Order: sequence, then C-alpha cells, then structure tokens
Amino acid sequence: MLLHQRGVWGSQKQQLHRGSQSRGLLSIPRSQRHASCKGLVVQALKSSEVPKPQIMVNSMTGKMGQAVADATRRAGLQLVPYTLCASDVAAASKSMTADGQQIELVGPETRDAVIGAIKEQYPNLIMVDYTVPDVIHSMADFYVKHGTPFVMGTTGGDRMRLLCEVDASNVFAVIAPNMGKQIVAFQAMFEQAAASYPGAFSGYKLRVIESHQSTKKDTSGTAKAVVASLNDLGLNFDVSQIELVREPKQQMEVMRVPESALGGHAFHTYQLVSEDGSVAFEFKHNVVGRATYAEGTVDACLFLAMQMHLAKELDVPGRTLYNMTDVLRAGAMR
Ligand SMILES: NC(=O)C1=CN([C@@H]2O[C@H](COP(=O)(O)OP(=O)(O)OC[C@H]3O[C@@H](n4cnc5c(N)ncnc54)[C@H](OP(=O)(O)O)[C@@H]3O)[C@@H](O)[C@H]2O)C=CC1
Ligand SMILES: O=C(O)C1=N[C@H](C(=O)O)C[C@H](O)C1
Repeated sequence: MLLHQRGVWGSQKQQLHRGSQSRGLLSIPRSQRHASCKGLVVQALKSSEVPKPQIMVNSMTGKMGQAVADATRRAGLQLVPYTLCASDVAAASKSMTADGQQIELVGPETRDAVIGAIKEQYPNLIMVDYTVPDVIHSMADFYVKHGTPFVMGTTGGDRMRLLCEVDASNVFAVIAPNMGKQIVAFQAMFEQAAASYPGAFSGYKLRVIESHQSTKKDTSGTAKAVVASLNDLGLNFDVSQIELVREPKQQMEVMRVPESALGGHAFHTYQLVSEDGSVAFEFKHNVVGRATYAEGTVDACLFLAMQMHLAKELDVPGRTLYNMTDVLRAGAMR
C-alpha cells in the first residue's frame, strides 16, 4: 500500500488532519496511523518539512546522466558533486564540471571507500542510476550494500532478480525502464487493460518496431514492458521478435526520425492485427531527446523523499520499492 495515496477521504479528512496537526501522529494508536498518514500527507504536502533530496547522478559521464544533472538544477535541487564512473582509470584521467562546480569521478575500486563520507556530508542523498545494462546488478548491489536510496532508470539485466533483491533489502528505490510521464501513463493503460480484460486480444498478431540512437546496445526496456502487458491481453509474442532500428537512413526514411534527433530518440510502433486481417490497431510513442525522462527522474526523487519522510514520521513499515506508475498515481509529477 502506498503511504502517499490520493483519494476521497470523506468526513474523516478534517478530523484526521486536525489529529495529525494537534496531537502528533505518534500519539495515535499504531493501528490507526496508516489512516492518519493521509492527514500527514496533506500536512506534509503543504509544508516544506519533507527534506529535499540531494541527488548524486551515476553516471554523469553519460547522456542521461547529463540530462538528469540539468533537470536537477532546473528543479533547484542540490546536485552532489560526485559521480560513479566506469573505471578508476577514467576517474583518474577525466575531469568534469556541472553548473560551474567540479564533479569528482569515483571508480568501482574506490567507491566503497568514499561512500561513507558522501553519505555523512549529504544526509538526504538519493542516487540516480543511468549506467549500462551490463552493470545494473553491480550498481544495485552497491546501493543495497550501503543502504543508499536510489532511482534507477537503467534498463536490461534480469528484471525479476533486480526487483526481488531490492524489495527484500528494504532500501527505498524507484525502478522503471521509462521515466517519461506520458509514456508511463501509456504503459499503465495497457497494464490496466490487461488486468481488466485478460485475453481480450487472443488470436491477434503483434509487430513491435523500436528505433533508438545507434549507440543503444540493448532492446528497449519500455518495449519489453509493453509487450508483457500485450501478452497478458492474449498475444503470444517473444521480446526477441522486437525489431530494432539502429541504422540512421532507415530511422529517417522508415521511422520518420528527424535528422536532428538521431543522437537521442525513442520511437516505438506496436501493430496489432486480427487473425483474419479484418481488424487492425496501431499504437506509437515517439520521443525526441531525453528531457522528459530526466524530468520524470527528478519527480521520482521527490516522490521517494516523500515516502521516506512519511515512513519515518509514521514509524510503520510500508513499501520501499516503487515504480513510475506509483509516482504517477501519487500525482507526484511536477
Ligand atoms: N528509464 C528511462 O526513462 C530511460 C532509461 N535509459 C537507460 O539508461 C541507460 C543509460 O542510457 P544513456 O545515458 O543513453 O547511455 P550512455 O552510454 O550515454 O551512459 C551510460 C554511462 O554509464 C557509464 N558506465 C558504464 N559502466 C559504469 C559503471 N560500472 N559505473 C558507473 N558508470 C558506468 C558509461 O561510462 P563509459 O562511457 O565510460 O563506459 C556511460 O557514461 C540505458 O540502459 C538506457 O536504456 C535511457 C533513457 C531513459
Ligand atoms: O536508451 C534510451 O535512450 C532509452 N532507453 C529506455 C528503454 O530502453 O526503454 C527508455 C527510452 O526508450 C530511451
């Protein structure tokens, strides 16, 4: 259950709100605190008492890392001047600045030795992870080992293993293959349709085509997630059948990607056709650039800070692992 939920609270709302304001939540019997947390949410949402997240982006050497650093600045949040990078050689040879401040690069061999001091210096630290699929489990292991809350947008890896291990750790985290608000809403619509009408498209044939910058090595995690929902709707499609377009000429001529976006885009097309070919559907979501994901990532950090605050204030065990649908459902998108 989400600690931070929206909904009609009826006549209880005023009483709860007064209760959480006047007597202090902890004076309310534990069994009633969950119900009272809604009053606290109303109170917390109206006050600046939720500690602002101090955001450390890993890796700021990458394209999404740079985009999130920019979005952090736009949101007026503190960017922690450290970033985990691919190697200690890179850490020793590269230097970078963000918004005029020197960023210290930390390699895999050094990170365990420095994380304690970083956590002490930045008590409201939230790590943002945009690294590469090959290291996603190593990164999650690091965050879990050191108990640092994190928002992970990196795709790939064994998603079930990742979610199970992070959930079992009780480290606060938001993990999602897509952090763009409207893309998440699109995904959620298919998830809800699959939950409400399982098998509704049985017998249909599916084609999935996705185009990304030529440097993207893995198959889109977003496309894989949508395919999972479509399969719950009755399709029988394996993610290995997803068609990847990575060649610029084809991207411009077939997928209609603007030339200016070849270096950073995500164009997805899903085609559904009935067995006899008499009924057809086509869905697309096309993104140019990375700003929408970066903004959603900052929203996820603010959401996670809220959840940690509520859990601490209420002193009751609640969920610690969330996805972007949770962020969207909580109305926690700026
Ligand atoms: N959830 C979402 O909304 C989105 C998710 N993504 C996903 O995010 C990931 C990153 O995408 P993008 O930024 O475009 O990719 P980039 O390749 O531009 O950035 C990845 C960065 O991670 C660095 N890196 C590699 N290994 C390590 C390591 N062990 N520790 C720390 N850093 C490391 C790389 O360094 P080096 O270059 O030196 O190897 C590189 O700078 C991908 O999985 C992509 O699918 C992307 C956009 C949106
Ligand atoms: O690598 C990217 O750029 C993106 N990766 C994510 C994915 O694999 O779904 C999200 C978006 O497609 C951009």
